Amino acid sequence: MLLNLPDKSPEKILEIFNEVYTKTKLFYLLKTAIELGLFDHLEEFRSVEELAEILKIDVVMTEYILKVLEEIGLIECKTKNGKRQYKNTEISNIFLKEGSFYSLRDPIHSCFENIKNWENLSDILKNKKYRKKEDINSFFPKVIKKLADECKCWELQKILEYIAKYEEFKNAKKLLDLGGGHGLYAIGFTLLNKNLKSYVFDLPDVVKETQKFIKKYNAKNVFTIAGNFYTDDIGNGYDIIFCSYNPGGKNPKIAQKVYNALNKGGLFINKQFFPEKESIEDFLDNIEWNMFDAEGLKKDKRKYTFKGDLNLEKYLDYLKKLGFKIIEVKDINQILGIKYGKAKIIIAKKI
Ligand SMILES: C[S@@+](CC[C@H](N)C(=O)[O-])C[C@H]1O[C@@H](n2cnc3c(N)ncnc32)[C@H](O)[C@@H]1O
Repeated sequence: MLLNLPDKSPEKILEIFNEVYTKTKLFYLLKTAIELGLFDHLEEFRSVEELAEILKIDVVMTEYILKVLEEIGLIECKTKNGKRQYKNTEISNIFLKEGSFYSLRDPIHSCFENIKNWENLSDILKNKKYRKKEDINSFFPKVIKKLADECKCWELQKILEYIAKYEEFKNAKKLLDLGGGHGLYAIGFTLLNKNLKSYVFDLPDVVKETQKFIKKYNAKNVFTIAGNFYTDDIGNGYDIIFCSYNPGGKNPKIAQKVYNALNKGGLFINKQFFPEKESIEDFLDNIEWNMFDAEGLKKDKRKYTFKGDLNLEKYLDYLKKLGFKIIEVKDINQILGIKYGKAKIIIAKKI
């Protein structure tokens, strides 16, 4: 037996495990670096010893941590008097430093929270009681803070700039941001069109948070409407209705409400995740999506999908049937100019 080779070599198995183990180590290294505040101390060049002293951490492992961070482009290195010194690269200064306007630390921190569920995957799989239970009134106020931090780092500005080119937007007087959450889109729209009044429609506990953002950005023409878009009136007389990543964005009943609330000639701008061909990342995200229950949300089995949602083709057909003319359907990556996600933006005109 000992001298017999197995029918297949172990190469594939070892490759899979080595690859994921290396990535997992990297994940925990980054988690630790962020939690220690390492990037907050590397605005200027520092030696390994200096940094280890400041953070009160092991100098030998610090040296290797810095080498790893240099390899992945988060810090850079120079040699002074024969000694290596490190400092943040520009992207780390912008996105990883505490206090930066574009800090992504809170959104990244949510990965550190979510990874705990993966450590308990077998319990979650076997027993529903381990699944996190939320309700929409506690869940969304947390979600929108993370989304505000994320979108203001690129997506928000790019989307606003893209929509601002439309004549309908330039002439608009009244805009609804349906499920607008933080309201940063609504706020941004009023900065681009001084004659515009924006209304953020969202759940009562969420609009309390929206109002904080309105105050923070000193927005004058942005107002909130508290309600549930499935059951409540969303108002009317809008020139633009904007929808971004909200659970009603693929739902025909909400599309009908939007149609009724828009003025003739008005635009429905809908940015949503429309799952098409799924990859391994999507399958993993779908597992994570199924790890929690949220009372008040009729979740479907695929991430960011809800019971009653239509796929892109059926949704577009439905909009046409309602009386919309589809002006464009664009992959969000094309607008953002970076590889970002699988969302599409639909621009439809009420004719
Ligand atoms: C994923 S967040 C998107 C927030 C923001 N539009 C953006 O793109 O960053 C979904 C938003 O829809 C809101 N929402 C969910 N269900 C809702 C409902 N039934 N009525 C009103 N708003 C709802 C949430 O409170 C949340 O603000």
